[in-house]
Amino acid sequence: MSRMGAARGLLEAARRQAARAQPRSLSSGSAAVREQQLLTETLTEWERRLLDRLVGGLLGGQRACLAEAITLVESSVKHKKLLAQLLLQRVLTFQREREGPNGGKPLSFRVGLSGPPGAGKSTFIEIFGKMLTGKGHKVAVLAVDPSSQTSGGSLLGDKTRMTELARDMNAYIRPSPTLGMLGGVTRTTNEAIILCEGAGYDLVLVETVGVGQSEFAVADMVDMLILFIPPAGGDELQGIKRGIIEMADLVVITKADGDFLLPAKKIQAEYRSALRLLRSRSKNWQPKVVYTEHELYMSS
Ligand SMILES: Nc1nc2c(ncn2[C@@H]2O[C@H](COP(=O)(O)OP(=O)(O)OP(=O)(O)O)[C@@H](O)[C@H]2O)c(=O)[nH]1
Repeated sequence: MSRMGAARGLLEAARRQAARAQPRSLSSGSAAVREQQLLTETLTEWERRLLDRLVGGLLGGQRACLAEAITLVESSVKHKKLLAQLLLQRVLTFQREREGPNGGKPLSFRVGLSGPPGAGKSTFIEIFGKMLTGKGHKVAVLAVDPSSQTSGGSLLGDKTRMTELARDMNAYIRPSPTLGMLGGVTRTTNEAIILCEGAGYDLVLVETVGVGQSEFAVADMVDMLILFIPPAGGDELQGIKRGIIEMADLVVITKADGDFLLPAKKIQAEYRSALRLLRSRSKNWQPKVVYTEHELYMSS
């Protein structure tokens, strides 16, 4: 299957997966609203103005405000945490109103993309993201890299690899620094997703590097999980945690071009048989195994 073919399959999968319920809110109900009012009263005038500016700008789709808001939710400073909590509550309240006419169903779709370093995730996201913005979608990419403790994320790497998408006004790319903590993946990534949705991004792509438990945390936050497997290097199934294969809705064997085509087809067959042995998690969707190639590397 070509890369564009895989992308079309993904959209089809997206429609089928729409029924899958995922936790999307922090807390709700009138008690939360009352708590929100009480907490707002404790803010200084300056903080209140900052909150109003961020909420207004973010809901208006301003990327600078979205970036500032994500930085705020990532902060571990105590008074900023309070501001972040209020910001999230206001964004969620607004989202619920927006979802009302849609029968309360989410207006966005979340896709997790996991795989070992160098599997081809960024290359895929660049092409897939451009295809989506070309169809009128707004695409947010959150890059979670729990391995990069000192650099605080893969911002530079991802921005330089996704050059076209980074320039696209309907796309937003942001690292989600987790400082090597699983709890960090869960909290800040989930909150960053909510903020992106509040800013009007209807497709949120969460990229994780497959170095451990982070994929499991991300799998719980998204509507669909794609596992990227490169064709090079021995018995692939041995190296990948069985658990994450069970979570995957789509397995993409990458780089199925040139000399990699035959190994990619072999791995595709292996994954197909492995998935056949697993019980399907959804009535609406049977996990698929596809392969992608890149025209740059294909022999003519
Ligand atoms: N032959 C071939 N190479 C590809 C393909 N897709 C990506 N690559 C190359 O594989 C390398 C890694 O690709 P990336 O997209 O950066 O991989 P990644 O999974 O995002 O890597 P990390 O961010 O390190 O986890 C790059 O040199 C790409 O040019 C493909 O379809 N075919």
